[in-house]
Amino acid sequence: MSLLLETDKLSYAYHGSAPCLSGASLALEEGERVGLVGDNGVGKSTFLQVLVGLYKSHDGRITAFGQDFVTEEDFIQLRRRVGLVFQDPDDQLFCPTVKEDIAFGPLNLGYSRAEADAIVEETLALLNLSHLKERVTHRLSGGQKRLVALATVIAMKPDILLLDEPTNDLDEKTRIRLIEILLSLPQAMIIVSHDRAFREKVVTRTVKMENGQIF
Ligand SMILES: Nc1ncnc2c1ncn2[C@@H]1O[C@H](COP(=O)(O)OP(=O)(O)OP(=O)(O)O)[C@@H](O)[C@H]1O
Repeated sequence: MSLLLETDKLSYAYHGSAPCLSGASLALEEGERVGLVGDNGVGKSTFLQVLVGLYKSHDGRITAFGQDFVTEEDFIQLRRRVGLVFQDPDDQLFCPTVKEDIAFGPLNLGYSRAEADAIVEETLALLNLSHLKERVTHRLSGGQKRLVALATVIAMKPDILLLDEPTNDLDEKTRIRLIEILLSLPQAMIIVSHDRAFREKVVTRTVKMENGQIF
């Protein structure tokens, strides 16, 4: 296995708050699906967002695909290859319809309209969501939004997936389908999840966040 991504001693404190990351280090190898656990509010979502540069680490180093990521331009490039599915789908979905939301990423990456439309069809089929294609995004149910948010990230064909509580709001049938999908995808993943039964089926190892560090 080869090393895909590494964070070395990342630190982050929200303005006026105590640090929630203080020396968070994690390595992700090709083919791994790492489960990240820890108490509520310990900093797991923050870690994922710092990792893709949405918040800037006060310290430490982020290396991926053999390169260091430092500047905002670096992180724009990183986010093309590392797809983050937010805990709250409303943070991810902003277009009027499902098909536009899924096409947005591929169009932004430079695919033609026809190519983006083909990616929309293929991604919806993969996730069993073809029936939602023409739907108004903000009127979807919580579980449907969560799957469409995942679709918007998968459509960008990232090398790494970061998933934040992907089973929230899913019914049992959809949860099982999600497990099958994740197991069939080639990408390495970091998955934040409190859902133990889900983790047992999907992750290849589990790490724990505590006191701002990852063990
Ligand atoms: N934008 C923000 N501004 C200020 N504080 C924030 C912000 N976002 C999160 N926090 C705080 O930072 C800490 C870490 O939050 P974070 O969401 O990363 O935790 P988490 O481990 O993902 O929690 P959970 O398991 O409940 O999802 C919490 O105390 C939270 O209240």
